[in-house]
Amino acid sequence: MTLSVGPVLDVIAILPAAGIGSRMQTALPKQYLTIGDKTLLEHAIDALLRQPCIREAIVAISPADRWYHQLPVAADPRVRVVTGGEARADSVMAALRRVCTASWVLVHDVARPCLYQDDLRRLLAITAHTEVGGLLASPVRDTMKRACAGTDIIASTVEREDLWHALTPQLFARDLLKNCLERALAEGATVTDEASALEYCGYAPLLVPGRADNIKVTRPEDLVLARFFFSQLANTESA
Ligand SMILES: Nc1ccn([C@@H]2O[C@H](COP(=O)(O)OP(=O)(O)OP(=O)(O)O)[C@@H](O)[C@H]2O)c(=O)n1
Ligand SMILES: C[C@](O)(CO)[C@H](O)COP(=O)(O)O
Repeated sequence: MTLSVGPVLDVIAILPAAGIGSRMQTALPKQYLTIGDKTLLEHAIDALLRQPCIREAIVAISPADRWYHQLPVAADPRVRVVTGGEARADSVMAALRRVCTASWVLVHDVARPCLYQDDLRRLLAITAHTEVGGLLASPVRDTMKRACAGTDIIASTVEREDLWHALTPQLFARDLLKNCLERALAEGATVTDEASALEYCGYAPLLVPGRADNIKVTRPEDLVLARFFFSQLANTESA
């Protein structure tokens, strides 16, 4: 009896890691701060490469980066490095230009070290029923306020029904992401995540409910939280 298997999922990961982490107010770019014996960057890569369908990772680093090549991951044959750009979207674009095969591209911030495999599996599973892609996201819990431009004065309360925090990874069909990102950047659109480039081009990516502890280490207080969340993740996933 021949077992029929679905198309083999073929994903390349892109990790934009060319930022300086200015909001962290640390001398070291935040992606090189550590949790346990590894950097945030290594934890982010490790989580992705645990999935067999993610066969390669491309890390975009700053031209001024002097830390990446000191890491063991720099010798991993599954990981390539490219020079990032002025903004996150430029770094993603630089890596995308090096993706010649693979049907799907997954983009993950190296500043998010607490990615659970179950969240990643549920994101990857959308490829069975979408040709566009989607992203991990977490429903907003707090009441959201919009301030008058440039002030700390409330202008309005934002309806939080159907309001989500966009997280990463974000997973898209390779050519679609490349075409949309190229167009959005060329037309000067604001692109703070990959989904916004697709939305700019008229597509509607899927929101995949993800854990709220998949935080992006951005400000000093986030690192303590990430270390706690990572300890929980390590206990859960090694159990
Ligand atoms: N030119 C840039 C800017 C940011 N990033 C990456 O995009 C991710 C999310 O960006 P953010 O959290 O804003 O990182 P930084 O830009 O480093 O932080 P800051 O804005 O505080 O300087 C990070 O992994 C960062 O390294 C990048 O690859 N290229
Ligand atoms: C991609 C992202 O993490 C989704 O929330 C976010 O947009 C990154 O923003 P940043 O200012 O580049 O950290």
